[in-house]
Amino acid sequence: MPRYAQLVLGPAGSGKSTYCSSMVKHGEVIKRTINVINLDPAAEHFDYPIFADIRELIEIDDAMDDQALRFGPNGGLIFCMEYFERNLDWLHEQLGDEEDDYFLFDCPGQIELYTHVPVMRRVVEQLQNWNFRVCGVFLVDAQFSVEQSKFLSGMLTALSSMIQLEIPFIHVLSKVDLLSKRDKKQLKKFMDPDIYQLANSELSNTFLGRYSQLNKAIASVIYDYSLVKFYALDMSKEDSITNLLVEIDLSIQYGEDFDVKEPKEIEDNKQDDE
Ligand SMILES: Nc1nc2c(ncn2[C@@H]2O[C@H](COP(=O)(O)OP(=O)(O)OP(=O)(O)O)[C@@H](O)[C@H]2O)c(=O)[nH]1
Ligand SMILES: [Mg+2]
Repeated sequence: MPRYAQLVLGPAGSGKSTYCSSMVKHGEVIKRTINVINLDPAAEHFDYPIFADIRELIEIDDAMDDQALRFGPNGGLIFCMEYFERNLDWLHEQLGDEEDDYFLFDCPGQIELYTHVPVMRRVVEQLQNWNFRVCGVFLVDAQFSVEQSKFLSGMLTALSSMIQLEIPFIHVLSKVDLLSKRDKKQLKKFMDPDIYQLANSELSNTFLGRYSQLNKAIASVIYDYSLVKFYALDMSKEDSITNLLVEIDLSIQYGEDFDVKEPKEIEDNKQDDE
């Protein structure tokens, strides 16, 4: 039987850790045990119970304080992740071997980890070897997505991670609860776009005409080939989390291999719960 994992990715501060803690709480409501593994060697505060923590293997200070290494925070993080990549046995041990387990990996916010450093790709390959079905949940702050050019640039970042990792991806616009009514409307336009309207919006003066054409071309590739799937997440609404989880479950075929329960079994389980 397979196990399931979401790699929670995205730029610094995009809401990855908050997303993990909301998913755990949502899991409690729908009676699904969702375990979170912290993969950020520099993380300090958690709102969710930590199932496993990379800092037990290596933490950022190990790389920065070491007199021979003397890394700064960014190089230090890459060093830690490469050390992690060489020690994936540690992760295997932490994951155990329970069937049907469901994990979230709360990843660091350094974008190069997903776009050109091979560590996350290796993690994905190993998880797949251990019979995990893995999807990427890529968060981008919706507040930085209400302009056409920023929206496209966020999409391209998600896309380059998707190409590197080769797993199903859900592109989540986070913190939608912070948007004004006007911005929500604008975002909706981008998510359900009329390509010509997109191309002719704010970048259509003569000086920026060429960029407008470029944006139009990029947008048409992304939309025409359905390369990136969007989801606007408002974590203040339970429905919004429920619907997102349905999308994610579909992408990893969660539950497809579960045994079909006889009505009597379901009744027995209900009585055990009470
Ligand atoms: N209003 C609102 N605030 C949010 C939401 N998600 C995250 N935040 C806030 O945004 C800030 C950053 O959120 P985090 O969850 O720490 O972001 P992160 O992506 O884990 O950050 P790094 O691990 O540093 O890359 C925190 O102050 C959160 O409280 C959201 O959906 N709505
Ligand atoms: Mg975080």
